[in-house]
Amino acid sequence: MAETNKWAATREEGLARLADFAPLAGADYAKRRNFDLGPGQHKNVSQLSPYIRHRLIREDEVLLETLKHHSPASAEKFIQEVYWRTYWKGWLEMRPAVWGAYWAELALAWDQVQTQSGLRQEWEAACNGETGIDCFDAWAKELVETGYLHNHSRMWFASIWIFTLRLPWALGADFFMRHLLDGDPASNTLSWRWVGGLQTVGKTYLARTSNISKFTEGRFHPQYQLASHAEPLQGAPHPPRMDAPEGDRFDPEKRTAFLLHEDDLTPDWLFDQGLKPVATATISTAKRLSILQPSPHVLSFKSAAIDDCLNRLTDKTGPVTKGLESADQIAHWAASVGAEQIVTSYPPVGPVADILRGKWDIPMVRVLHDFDRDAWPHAKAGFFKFKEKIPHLLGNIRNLRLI
Ligand SMILES: Cc1cc2nc3c(=O)[nH]c(=O)nc-3n(C[C@H](O)[C@H](O)[C@H](O)COP(=O)(O)OP(=O)(O)OC[C@H]3O[C@@H](n4cnc5c(N)ncnc54)[C@H](O)[C@@H]3O)c2cc1C
Repeated sequence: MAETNKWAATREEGLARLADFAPLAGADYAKRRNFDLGPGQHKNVSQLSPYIRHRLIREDEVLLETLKHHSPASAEKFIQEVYWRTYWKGWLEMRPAVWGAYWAELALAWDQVQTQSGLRQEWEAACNGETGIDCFDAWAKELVETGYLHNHSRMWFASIWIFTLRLPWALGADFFMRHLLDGDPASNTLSWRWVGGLQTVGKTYLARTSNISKFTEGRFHPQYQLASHAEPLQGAPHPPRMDAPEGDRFDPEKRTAFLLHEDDLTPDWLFDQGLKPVATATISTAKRLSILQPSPHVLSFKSAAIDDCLNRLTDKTGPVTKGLESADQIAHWAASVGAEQIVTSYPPVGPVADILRGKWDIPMVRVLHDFDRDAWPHAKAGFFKFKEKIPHLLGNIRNLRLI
């Protein structure tokens, strides 16, 4: 079985993985989570990210399942990691210009790759895992073959890409988006920025031989191969912070077209609020994930995950139109079904939100889940401050039973 085939893109698989992992999310996770033991050996982390990223399972479900087995104190580390995704999403939501700036930087770097043959060769060698740095080459190949990389290896990889190979960071972030099954606009862009010293301004992450050797249990020991210094990248200051979004409300009495997308593939909560669409369409982001064609396993994971959601919603969706790629196509489809409103789960900053940006003749109603509305406004500054709110946020999940 190919490595990527083991990621069945269904909610059932996500829930099964969650049930298996939740008992291990306490002290075991805290002690062992930083060890990367290689492809097929990532048992000390959950590998839930492709499911959570597409909301085949939601963060609050992961947290509640974890709390069935552990106290908040004993699963503190795992709970914090789950909230890192939420934090990054909230942070970017309040500074969407950073996403636009990433694409501008990527376009510039791509232009350089096309016009500078030296850079092109170095970029190709990095993407193909042919740099001669064993650990880096192994991670590049693991990512391309499996669609997954352990968190610690993502950090080392990004650091070596930026500080040892001296390649433009945006091309590295794009390489990840092209191959990661969990490729996520906020977690990916902001983590790469963090490694390069753009996110926590002036603070970089330097991959060190001793650290790599320890946490790969001696599989790699890249002595004298890595940069010994990580000078922060230069970038624009953070844009002014906007308010976190509140989301819209839909009118259950109006004739409704429902737009399903990869940022929320468990939209049952909208149907619980009285959503009764006359028709449903799905969005394809295939042309907006990367500057190049995304890998086949990323595309097939996304399309299978959307199909899984449609199967679960049978009888509720009305006729389904698949794979709309632009605002024009969506507007045309909504008009053709006589919609008075288009309802969708609020798309966080990223490709879906990009497609839906702008003015709509038929109102576009973006409904925000309570989990996000509750948490995102706290992502005002660094994660340290956000972390202090976690007990309060967890209490809200338990009280509201946001499922
Ligand atoms: C350079 C770089 C790029 C990254 N790009 C992505 C990306 O595109 N998509 C993505 O989902 N994550 C990204 N991450 C974050 C993190 O590496 C992955 O979420 C994590 O490795 C997923 O594996 P897991 O599910 O086994 O994690 P676990 O350790 O089991 O953690 C449980 C869950 O917590 C969340 N989580 C854990 N660590 C982080 C983190 N550092 N940031 C955000 N959420 C976290 C994820 O939802 C994860 O599924 C990136 C990190 C770095 C350093």
